[in-house]
Amino acid sequence: MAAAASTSTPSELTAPVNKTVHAFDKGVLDALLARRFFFAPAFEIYGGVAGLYDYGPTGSALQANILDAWRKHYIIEEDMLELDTTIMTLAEVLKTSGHVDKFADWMCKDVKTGEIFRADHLVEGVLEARLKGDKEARGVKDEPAAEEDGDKKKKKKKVVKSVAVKLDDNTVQEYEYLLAQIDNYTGPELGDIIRKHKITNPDTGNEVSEPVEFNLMFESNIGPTGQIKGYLRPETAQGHFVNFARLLEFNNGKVPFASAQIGRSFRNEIAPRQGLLRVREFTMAEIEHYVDPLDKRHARFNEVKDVVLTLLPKDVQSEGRTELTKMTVGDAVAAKIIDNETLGYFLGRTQLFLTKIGIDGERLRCRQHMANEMAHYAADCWDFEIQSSYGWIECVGCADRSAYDLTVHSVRTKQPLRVQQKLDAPRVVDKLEVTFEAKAFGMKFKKDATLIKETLMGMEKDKLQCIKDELANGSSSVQCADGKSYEITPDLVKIAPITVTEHMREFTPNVIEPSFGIGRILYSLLEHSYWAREQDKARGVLSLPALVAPIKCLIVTISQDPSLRNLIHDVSRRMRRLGIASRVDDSGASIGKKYARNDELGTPFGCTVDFASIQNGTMTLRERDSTSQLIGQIDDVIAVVDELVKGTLDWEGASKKLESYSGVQDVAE
Ligand SMILES: Nc1ncnc2c1ncn2[C@@H]1O[C@H](COP(=O)(O)OP(=O)(O)OP(=O)(O)O)[C@@H](O)[C@H]1O
Repeated sequence: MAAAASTSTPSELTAPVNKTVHAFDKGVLDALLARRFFFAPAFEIYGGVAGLYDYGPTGSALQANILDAWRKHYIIEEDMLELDTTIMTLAEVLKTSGHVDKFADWMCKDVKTGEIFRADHLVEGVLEARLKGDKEARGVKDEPAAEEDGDKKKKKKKVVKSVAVKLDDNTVQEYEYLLAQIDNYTGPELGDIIRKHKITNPDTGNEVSEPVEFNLMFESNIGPTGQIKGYLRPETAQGHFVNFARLLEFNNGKVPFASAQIGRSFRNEIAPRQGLLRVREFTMAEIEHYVDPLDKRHARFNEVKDVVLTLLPKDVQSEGRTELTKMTVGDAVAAKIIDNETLGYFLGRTQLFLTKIGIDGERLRCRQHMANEMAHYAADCWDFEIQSSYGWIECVGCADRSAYDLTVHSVRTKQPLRVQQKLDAPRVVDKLEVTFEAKAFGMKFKKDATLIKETLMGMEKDKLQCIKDELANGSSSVQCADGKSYEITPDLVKIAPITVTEHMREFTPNVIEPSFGIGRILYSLLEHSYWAREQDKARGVLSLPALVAPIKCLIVTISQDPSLRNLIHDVSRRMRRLGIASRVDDSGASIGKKYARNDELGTPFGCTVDFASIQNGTMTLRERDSTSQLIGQIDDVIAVVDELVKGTLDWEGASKKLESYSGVQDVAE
């Protein structure tokens, strides 16, 4: 079967087969998505609420198919332990994980109208608009070609209108540097940028206030007394960690293994303005892969080592540059650009998953987090960003979260969330033993004492050695999972060498977490799949792969004759029995119109019955992208559709198969 558009950019789309090239029109795509009820604003008849969307029949089926592909690609293929944990989450859990204190974005307000902005988005939008205006003033065209040859600048064509300015070269350089680093700034730094560059509300020109932190979680109470505080979860991950002990037992006490969960998450986004890309309720699919901190190799690494990724490493960004490098997973791990094999494995698998469901590989990149952007405990973190008319948007985050999550929950609950590994033979090891002056230590650090103790006790030998050396000079500091650093002195803590014979090894596993936002992937996929035929630009085609298309096969008749109508319902029944999502269109519309309607739904195949079907038992099969058609015996065509949908046959194979069955050739539409 013809492949989906593979090199399209936001401003230009290439049709899969019949080479139609035309300007990408987001308005036409939006109209299609509304007309075919992929999704719509929730509570629309009441005026709607920003950031809340309902999926219609087509959107729901597309989402279900993406999730089904996700389950097969990860959970089934990799034998992961699936979970379905509660959305309503105990406040204490999210306090321990750090969300209550830190799950916040920086917000500022128009000082006169009160309009709210997310500070980094405001800075980004205004600086991009100025750069765009400057380019226009200099007569430089903002060409898509720049993106094709690798210079993939962050662009938000559809949301950033240019402002008429002329900038000097230093200012242009400074803006480009700030934009490349935009995810790296703290609130006060964003405040400095706003003041220095006189950034105001683009609509009113009014000044905006200093950025303040806004926690993104929806708060609630559990039970009628309101005494138990809860939150709607902002991610599914905590549900995995609080069940770790059971999961480990289920896995016979061994790592590595992974848990996986698909479910709804909630974030009270400050200013949700990008359709499905930034919403307040969305479906996530998350994997937590638990691994020995001393051995982050992956048994199946060889299977992905040749997968080519498009990388935007942190060093490149910190120099204010944005050029991309194509590299295999194997080379990137060997060069230590990607921290370890397991993280590399999941980056490779995710590249395969996204392209399999129809995301254009040329509009997909892996951007590494910069130092400030990454949580302090994380060892390495990469985002899969997909380019759409909104620019490059993070759709999957892949982070090595070290032992942070299990450590903090273990300290808080006093449950040992650790792995005990029996050694093959006892071993004699030189270690550093940490002892505490219990009373003085407790008095100095009070409620934080346990966390500091656990951190020191769980520390690797070389880190402990550094602390020991520093203590010898008077004092040292311990960086803990709560993000704070605590000063310790030799009167409180002693570190001394000892030799022990070990029979068991005990450790807290590290967690590698790929986290997928399904709505963002779904919307990007719709943009990447969309194009229009030269002869009918007002109507689009969605070249969705059969794997995820909401309906796989349209069944129509050329006439309203009762015998033909009976036949299409019979064909439909037989397809349903095989599990093929098919749809009968027995309306009075012309065949062309019926096909056009289904091209808009992304239906990859169509079967037409006519009077020859009654006479010879044949049926015509049409392929959406090329519109090429084949004829075969009804049974044979159904069997071929089944294989096409399962992906065990392509269009060429279908053509050969039907030819060999019945000796028929392609027919023109
Ligand atoms: N408001 C949202 N609407 C839709 N999807 C979201 C939203 N927030 C996060 N996601 C999805 O969940 C995934 C994992 O969440 P994560 O916490 O890493 O996102 P994030 O870094 O907070 O995203 P952003 O920086 O865009 O706000 C993201 O890659 C994205 O696909």
